[in-house]
Amino acid sequence: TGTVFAYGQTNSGKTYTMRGSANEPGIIPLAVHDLFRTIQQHMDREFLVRMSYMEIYNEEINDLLVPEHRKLQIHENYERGIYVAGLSEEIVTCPEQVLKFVSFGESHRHIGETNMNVYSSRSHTIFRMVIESRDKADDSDTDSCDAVRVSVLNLVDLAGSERAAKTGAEGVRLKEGSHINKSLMTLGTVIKKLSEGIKGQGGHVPYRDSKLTRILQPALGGNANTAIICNITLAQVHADETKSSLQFASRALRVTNCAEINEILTDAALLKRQRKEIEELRAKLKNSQSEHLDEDVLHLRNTLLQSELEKERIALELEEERKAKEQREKRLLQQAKKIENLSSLVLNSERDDRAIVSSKNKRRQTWCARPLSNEFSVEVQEPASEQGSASSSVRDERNMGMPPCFEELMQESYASNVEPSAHGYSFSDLSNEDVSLPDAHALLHVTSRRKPNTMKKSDQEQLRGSVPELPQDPNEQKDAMLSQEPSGLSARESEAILVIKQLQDQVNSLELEKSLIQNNLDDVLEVATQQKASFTEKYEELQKNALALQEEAKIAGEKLSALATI
Ligand SMILES: Nc1ncnc2c1ncn2[C@@H]1O[C@H](COP(=O)(O)OP(=O)(O)OP(=O)(O)O)[C@@H](O)[C@H]1O
Repeated sequence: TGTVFAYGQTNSGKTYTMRGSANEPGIIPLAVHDLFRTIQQHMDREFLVRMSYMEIYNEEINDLLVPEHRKLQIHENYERGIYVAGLSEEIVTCPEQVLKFVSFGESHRHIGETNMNVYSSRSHTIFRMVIESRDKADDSDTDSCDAVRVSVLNLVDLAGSERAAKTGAEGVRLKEGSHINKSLMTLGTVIKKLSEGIKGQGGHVPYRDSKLTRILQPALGGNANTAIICNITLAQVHADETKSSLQFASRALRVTNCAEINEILTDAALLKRQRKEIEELRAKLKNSQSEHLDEDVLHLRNTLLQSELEKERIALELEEERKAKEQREKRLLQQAKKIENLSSLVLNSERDDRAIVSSKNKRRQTWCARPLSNEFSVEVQEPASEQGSASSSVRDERNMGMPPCFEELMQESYASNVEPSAHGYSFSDLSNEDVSLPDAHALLHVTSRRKPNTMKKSDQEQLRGSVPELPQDPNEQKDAMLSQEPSGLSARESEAILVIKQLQDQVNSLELEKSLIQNNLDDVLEVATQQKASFTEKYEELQKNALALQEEAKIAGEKLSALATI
């Protein structure tokens, strides 16, 4: 529904606004032409246009198209809403026809002469057009709908809103004025209440207090688009009226309407529409089902694929870590072996030195390079058992890396230090003599020049191979050894100690690295376990959702089939 009011004091141009002139058409001719132009544009629909024209004069409703129809009553029912019973409605097909009826109606309108306007409108007129339309398509077309859309256009020319005294009205004019003012007063009250939101709060709006507000009830705060044109005169004498008109307009601005499309549905049309809705819903459901299921399956597949890939990646990482760990352990074992070997070498070397010192002592006391005689005797200072055990243990240890033959050493010692020719002495002679021979270990000092050769070639290579970190420059090596070693150690010992230290450092760093990698491995394992758990959880959740969706789809399908049966 659309409604246009022309509101204002007398002689302000309301009638002119609504009707206009031949050169300057007003709202009524403009709206009529526009309506028929729109109808022509909608070829897919068929239209039925009806018009009526009435006036409210002294709170009486008169039919302007059939002047005999006077004092018509207002009724209201569910189907038609508020309507004027007995009001004639002319079916019109073109603008000219409408305007002709309007002119006819105007000629029967109540006008009177006032001080202000010779042809003053003494009544409110309501020009109404009812437009019904529906789709042109035939019954076999399932896309069409039989619903009839009903639109109403009210164009209202109100009587002057001025106070009676100003117009100089008296007698009949005065009575007219009071009635006119009653309708306009009620209109003002209704607009005021609506603007204050009384209707929204469930308050009373006095539509029934006047014929005008009762007929136009849907246009005032109801199902309509409403425009109020407020006409004013600029003359200083009408300042109060102008102010009052503007106040009315200001209040009207705050009224909110809610326009809806009005449709009349027959049973057949209703059934057809519902069937159509069912079809639409069914198609939508089918689409949404298949779309959702496809999406879900795709999503699940993706998730599975991702989790599989992740699992493979983690397995690869674990395998690599395991291999690296094995290699490290292998290296550690090798290093430990080397350290063990080197340690044994150092121990041998130390014991050799001790033995040398011991033998030196003995030589000083018990054996010297002097002519041997049969009375030659040797005083053994240390207990023989101790010496013997020391000798044997040293010999045993020496056998691990340095295997010089005792007999050889003996022979060499005597060959180099004892001159048999000078002393008339030979080993064979001595063997049968009752003399105390020096301890075998004590003789080692005699063969000290052979010591470097006593180390196995393989041991030497091993030692060389295990000291790659030593400074290449001999001076540097020497310096490094001197700075780290206690004085009194041989170069080989210092070297070995240095290597051991370096190897121990390496072992320590490798141990550290190992523990770090172990930690990393633990972390990776933990993350992998967590991810696996979350993936499993997600997978289960998605499966649940898919089941729920299937259940919903099933229920919806059942509902639809039930609806279709109905
Ligand atoms: N815009 C306009 N252009 C030319 N003439 C106008 C215009 N507006 C009003 N008039 C003239 O002013 C006079 C009064 O206008 P009109 O009858 O429309 O006033 P009204 O508000 O309807 O008065 P009433 O309430 O007494 O009927 C008329 O003679 C009309 O032709």
